[in-house]
Amino acid sequence: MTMLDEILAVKRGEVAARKPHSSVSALDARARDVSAPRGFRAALDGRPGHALIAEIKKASPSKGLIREDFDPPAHARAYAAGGAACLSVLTDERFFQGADGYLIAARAACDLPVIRKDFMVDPWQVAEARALGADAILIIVAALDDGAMAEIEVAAIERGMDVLVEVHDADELDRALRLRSRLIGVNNRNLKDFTVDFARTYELVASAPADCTFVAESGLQTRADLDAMAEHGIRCFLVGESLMRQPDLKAATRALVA
Ligand SMILES: O=C(O)c1ccccc1NCC(=O)[C@H](O)[C@H](O)COP(=O)(O)O
Repeated sequence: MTMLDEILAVKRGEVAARKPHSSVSALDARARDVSAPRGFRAALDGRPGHALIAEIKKASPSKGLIREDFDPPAHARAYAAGGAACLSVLTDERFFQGADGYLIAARAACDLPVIRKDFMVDPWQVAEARALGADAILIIVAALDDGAMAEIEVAAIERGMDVLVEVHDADELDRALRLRSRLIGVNNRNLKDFTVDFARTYELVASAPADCTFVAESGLQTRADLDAMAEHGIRCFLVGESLMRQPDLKAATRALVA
């Protein structure tokens, strides 16, 4: 069983336990009290130079605790001041020590669009994400069959949210391109053994249609990493751990994108 399989099994159990307590219509009613979706892809596409999705990530299954003085609203403000285009907030509790409240607090602290970084297994979670204020959700192609991906994507589009579709290889990219979203995350990290390989990302992007916005995800640490990606036509980046380990998040963000 891979780490992704383990996470998905736990997530299905959590969703089954939560669903009976909030109907989709109740969640949609709650969503009317949060501000309209901020354009996530538009913020990336509209940003000149390197466009950064800065991640608020307390811990991970591979690294354990990443940041002790964890303060999502302060981190959100620092990322925004440093020049990030968007935020990513991990909400999974069991494996990433995340929380729904972190997303609410981070979004309230700045004007940036926010993706709920979690493991979507059911369209119900999309309604829940919008009720929390999320502007975008993640679809991990390795986690879902084509029917489930399409249902989750439709639930997001109906609510005016963007969808980041995450792939790891050419087969997954083919499946991703059957969806409507053209915002494609290429995960540099192999979720089976956690190794990071940028070369695979370069190959995938080279073979893809021109109307896609690509986001390189995972294992990016330095400005040189981002510049190397840019030489292969990738100008959007999702960075978590390496930023979260820096004492001055504003300066660290600036160093990546300025
Ligand atoms: O971060 C992990 O170890 C991980 C393990 C299993 C599934 C997902 C995982 N990460 C989720 C992410 O997508 C990353 O947080 C994101 O790409 C940022 O990566 P990094 O910059 O390496 O923190």
